[in-house]
Amino acid sequence: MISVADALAAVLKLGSPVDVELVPLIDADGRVLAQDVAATRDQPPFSASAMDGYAISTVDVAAGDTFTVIGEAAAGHRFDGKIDDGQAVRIFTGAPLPVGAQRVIIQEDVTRAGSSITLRENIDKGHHIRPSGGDFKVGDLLTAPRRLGPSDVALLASMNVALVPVRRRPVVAIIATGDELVSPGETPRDDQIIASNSLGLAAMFRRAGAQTRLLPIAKDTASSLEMDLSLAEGADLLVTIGGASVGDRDIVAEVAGTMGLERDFYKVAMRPGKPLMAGRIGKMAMIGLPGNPVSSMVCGELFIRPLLDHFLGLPAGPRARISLPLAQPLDANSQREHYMRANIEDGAVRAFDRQDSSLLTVLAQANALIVRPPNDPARAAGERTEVIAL
Ligand SMILES: Nc1nc2c(c(=O)[nH]1)N[C@H]1C(S)=C(S)[C@@H](COP(=O)(O)OP(=O)(O)OC[C@H]3O[C@@H](n4cnc5c(N)ncnc54)[C@H](O)[C@@H]3O)O[C@H]1N2
Ligand code: MOO
Repeated sequence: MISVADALAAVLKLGSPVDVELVPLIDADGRVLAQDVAATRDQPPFSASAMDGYAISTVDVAAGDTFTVIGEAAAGHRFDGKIDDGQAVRIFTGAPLPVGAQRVIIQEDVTRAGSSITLRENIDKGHHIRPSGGDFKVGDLLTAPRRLGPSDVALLASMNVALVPVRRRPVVAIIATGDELVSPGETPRDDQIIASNSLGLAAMFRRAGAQTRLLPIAKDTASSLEMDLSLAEGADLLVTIGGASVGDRDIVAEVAGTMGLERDFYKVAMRPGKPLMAGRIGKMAMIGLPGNPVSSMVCGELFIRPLLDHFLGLPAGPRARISLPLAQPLDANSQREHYMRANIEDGAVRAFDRQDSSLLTVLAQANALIVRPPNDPARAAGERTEVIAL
């Protein structure tokens, strides 16, 4: 059995960043920027008013000063003249500042009578001018790699970048194996259950930026699994679920071997997830997950999410850990690294009493995994432990 750290290092060698494609900005959210992108203009492209009011050509003013209103500037409608001493231009938020303007007086601070304005007492001290290029200048970069979110999409739009270079979504083929499995919505026999973690993993991978191909559930026969494995061809990553352990019907390693699997490792010193395997079939990375639902989801978090980051050209490594005090004591750990389903609440972390790797109700309530090193001694409440937030 190898350590979790060695297993992750081996997994990250199974793939390399995928190609770059251009997508319209409307489809860029959640995608990974693959190349630096430069602003094609300054923003704002002109000095602009930040408020509705009056632009004047002086900074020093006093209550009672009067100005003659000589025109109007609105967003999208520049005032073409120049402001001189004693003059004002009616101006609205976002309008280009007229030539000569030094300050905008907000309209609440003036009394207007016909084409004349008079400043009131105690006016707002601000000048209310947004300088040209104050947000960004032409050539300023949004740097890659970066997972794009809504704020980035808004920024790219403002930079007038309509097509964005992003990594193609890595394709992950998922094969659930087992005679006992049927898909959600089907009617199971009384000795069957519903395939669950294939769907959970697909959701996890999609969120991480992958495109998923959920292949038909494979029966526990070589021919059924062989057919599914052949359907996976062309994917960047093949993920199998179940059939990984030592039982007579655990045939994934054997069948994948006949299909050309070059295995890197089998069995990791961790709980849950011991019978994890990884390797390559031709150019395709392959990860064989244990069938227990929680084991497969935890392995997805620990190994496949970093691998997908790597495919997407993002920095990839172990999941970030934080240190938190334990809300209750823990027994000594065995020689396998233990990833305990837990909840972070009120600044402390509490492990669930039931840690069996079949319990999806527990996983669904968990917002964290406590990481126990191999042979970690018993721990008292209040001692600090390492935690991965889910
Ligand atoms: N004698 C031993 N038995 C087992 C060992 C061992 O070391 N010696 N390891 C145990 C560990 S740890 C795990 S984890 C499991 C993993 O076994 P497999 O990967 O072969 O998984 P299966 O036997 O196919 O399934 C285990 C369990 O999970 C259910 N399952 C499978 N796939 C799905 C799915 N897509 N959705 C929902 N549930 C699924 C399956 O019905 C079984 O109940 O082996 C232990 N045994
Ligand atoms: O290690 Mo298995 O993965 O107990 O559930």
